[in-house]
Amino acid sequence: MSAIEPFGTRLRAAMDTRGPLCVGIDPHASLLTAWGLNDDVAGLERFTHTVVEALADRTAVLKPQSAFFERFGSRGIAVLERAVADARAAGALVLMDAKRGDIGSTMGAYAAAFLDKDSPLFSDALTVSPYLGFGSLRPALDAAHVSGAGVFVLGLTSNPEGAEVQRATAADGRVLAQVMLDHIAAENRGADPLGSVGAVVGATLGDAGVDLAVNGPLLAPGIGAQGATPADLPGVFGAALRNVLPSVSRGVLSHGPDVNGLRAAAARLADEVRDAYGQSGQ
Ligand SMILES: O=c1ccn([C@@H]2O[C@H](COP(=O)(O)O)[C@@H](O)[C@H]2O)c(=O)[nH]1
Repeated sequence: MSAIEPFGTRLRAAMDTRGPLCVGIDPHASLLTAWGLNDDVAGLERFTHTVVEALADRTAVLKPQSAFFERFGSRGIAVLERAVADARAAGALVLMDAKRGDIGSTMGAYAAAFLDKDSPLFSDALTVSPYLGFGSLRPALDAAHVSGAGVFVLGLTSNPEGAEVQRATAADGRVLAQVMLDHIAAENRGADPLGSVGAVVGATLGDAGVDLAVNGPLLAPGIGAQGATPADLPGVFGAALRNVLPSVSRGVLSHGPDVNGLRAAAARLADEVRDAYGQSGQ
């Protein structure tokens, strides 16, 4: 049996062939209602199945937001498990947005849940928070390495409140987010074509103002409902643009429940992203 390729390699290929776009699966109660569905497990299941059916065979990455499934308890988790399996079977990479972060021993259990090949929730990558110390993420980084998965570490998040923590000055004078980005760069050193440890850097930031040369993917949420547009990406990411994976949830999901509406919205955004990258010469 051949070993699975590292996440960074698989993501590079997916972005090059399908286009650099991540679509979030965020079943907000308000979206279920807008789609004519009940805010219950049946509505959650229909919504999720429709998004996967519409996009998993053409979008590089689908990013289920775990919180919207967890709110329905075990039956919501069952819908999430099915979505992960179906999306992966249709060729999308699945990034589980669960933003886990804890002391190392507990981090090991989160890693077992999402990054162990034999887990029902095994995903191609997982979002994690480094703000208990980057070293506390070691069990997740090690588990991802073993299973060929990826980890996206929160760097500079898209919400305005994040700056209070992430732009604070660390003991050595660096901005805290830069400390995390430097750790990520160290994890990815020597990886080719792309490391498997990514950073989350909001598309809403205007100018990131940090060194983004981490040799790994840069997940850029905030496009659409949070106000950023693909045209903002060159200004935020500069020379790192080629490794940027823009992420959109409500900006696509609000075009459902029609499968073609979802596909058209995602395709429009992918075109806008390509234009933005092209104009910046990336
Ligand atoms: O900095 C971050 C990190 C993660 N997110 C997540 O992305 C989506 C955004 O949804 P939109 O509807 O496109 O606003 C959501 O799941 C967040 O939890 C983020 O927004 N910012």
